[in-house]
Amino acid sequence: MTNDDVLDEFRAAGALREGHFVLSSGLHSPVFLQKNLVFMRPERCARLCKALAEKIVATVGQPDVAVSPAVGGIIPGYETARWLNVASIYVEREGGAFKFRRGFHLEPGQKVVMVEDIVTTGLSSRECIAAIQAAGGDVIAAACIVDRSGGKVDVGVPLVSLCSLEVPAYPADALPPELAAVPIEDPGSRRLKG
Ligand SMILES: O=P(O)(O)OC[C@H]1O[C@H](OP(=O)(O)OP(=O)(O)O)[C@H](O)[C@@H]1O
Ligand SMILES: O=C(O)c1cc(=O)[nH]c(=O)[nH]1
Ligand SMILES: [Mg+2]
Repeated sequence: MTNDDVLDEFRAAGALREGHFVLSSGLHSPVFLQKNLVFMRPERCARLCKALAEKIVATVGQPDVAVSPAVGGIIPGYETARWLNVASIYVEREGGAFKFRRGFHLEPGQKVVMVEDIVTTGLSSRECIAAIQAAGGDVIAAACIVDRSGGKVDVGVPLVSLCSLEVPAYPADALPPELAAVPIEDPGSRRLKG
């Protein structure tokens, strides 16, 4: 799948949004990929994750298990694992840090692919990878549907992205005037309380 094929799936789902968004990282952006509108369609999610699974195997070989960071990573992680024919488990935040819960665990040295939905700063990916390594996993790659950094982020392991975009994102105190003039939407969940 090309970048354009992936973006066509987002466009067809009405998931390529323009406006003024505050991302999970706190950065502001004129573009938001509302991936939930893509993943809510099993056939759309399957097309993307099949292609991601093939790219993972072609790049780093076959993993033993897929691990995703909740919440956004769970659906693409599960679907990618289905095409890889491996188990899919996830970490979730407990007191702010990613933890394995619900009986999920890794065997020592298991080859893990960390599957994210969207990568912007890579913070969520790095935190998830750290949790996997602390649990004894060997993270052979990170993977995501869309890398908004255009390949610039370093998550400490090879990053396999199905689509690589360079989308502008600005700190709150450095907004271009045309973006500052647009009312803010805050669609992410990392900073939600209660
Ligand atoms: O590369 P980053 O700067 O970390 O941004 C991308 C992360 O932000 C979103 O998750 P979010 O924190 O909104 O939480 P959620 O997955 O629980 O919705 C998305 O699912 C990625 O995990
Ligand atoms: O950086 C994010 O939080 C983010 C960006 C984006 O385009 N889509 C998303 O779901 N999260
Ligand atoms: Mg997330």
